[in-house]
Amino acid sequence: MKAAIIYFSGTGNTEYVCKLFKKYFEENGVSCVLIDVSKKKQLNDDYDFYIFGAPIHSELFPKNYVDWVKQNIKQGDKKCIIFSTQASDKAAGPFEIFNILKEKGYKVLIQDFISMPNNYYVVAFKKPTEEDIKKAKQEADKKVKLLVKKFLDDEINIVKVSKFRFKLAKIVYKMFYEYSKGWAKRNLSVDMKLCVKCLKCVKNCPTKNIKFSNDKFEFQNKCISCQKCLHACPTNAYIYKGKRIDQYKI
Ligand SMILES: Cc1cc2nc3c(=O)[nH]c(=O)nc-3n(C[C@H](O)[C@H](O)[C@H](O)COP(=O)(O)O)c2cc1C
Repeated sequence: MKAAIIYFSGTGNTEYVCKLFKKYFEENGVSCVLIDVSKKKQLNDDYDFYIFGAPIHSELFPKNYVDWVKQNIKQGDKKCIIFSTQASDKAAGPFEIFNILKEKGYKVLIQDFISMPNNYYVVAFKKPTEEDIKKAKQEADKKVKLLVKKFLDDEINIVKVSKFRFKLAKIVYKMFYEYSKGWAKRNLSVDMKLCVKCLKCVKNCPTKNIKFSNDKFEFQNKCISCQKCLHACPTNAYIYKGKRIDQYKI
């Protein structure tokens, strides 16, 4: 059996959980391919089942992820798993993908939430401590192991949020999405004394929001606030509101 783990990850939390799914499925003889939607344009269909995972941004999955799933997942009747990573215990995001997949004919066996450290601390709340990160990783490991077992036993595990929460989340996300577009432009700059021009930020931005020309960085109006550029910079050259940041490393 062969599965595709289709994901997006801004700062590595979701990718970490995807690797746990890969590890536990492979221990059970299922080979898994990790597919990062910000790098892969198309999907071939030769997988037995799918695992969908993304971070929560303002209660929902990022729009780029939802759009990718809508466009690239063809009609079918395969089994799947949907999970989100978020700082709290639940969010409305997986429900949106659940509806899209259901319409396409898929059977969602597992829909669940994996709590991971908050990667948005540059803007809101505190930076997670080493201990918080260690604990979250241990809990995620236990949960993923259990979810893989349930899936292989054909057990249904759908953890829902209310329809009201989802409807409200859609309204709030719309506002967040508009606000987010200019987030990098308004708040970020790059310290050119530290920048080594590796252009990792330019190449890895999921919306191609960062341009580099004439020795200068320019941010467009397509930011989704995923935090990838500032935390993945190898020399920590990114500046938020005029200040250096303490980078997130999982
Ligand atoms: C823009 C933004 C909005 C977020 N909104 C929420 C939220 O509404 N609820 C929540 O629990 N966590 C929220 N988070 C935290 C992330 O969902 C969490 O840290 C996630 O595991 C990050 O995954 P990643 O490293 O794969 O990007 C938010 C993070 C960002 C960057």
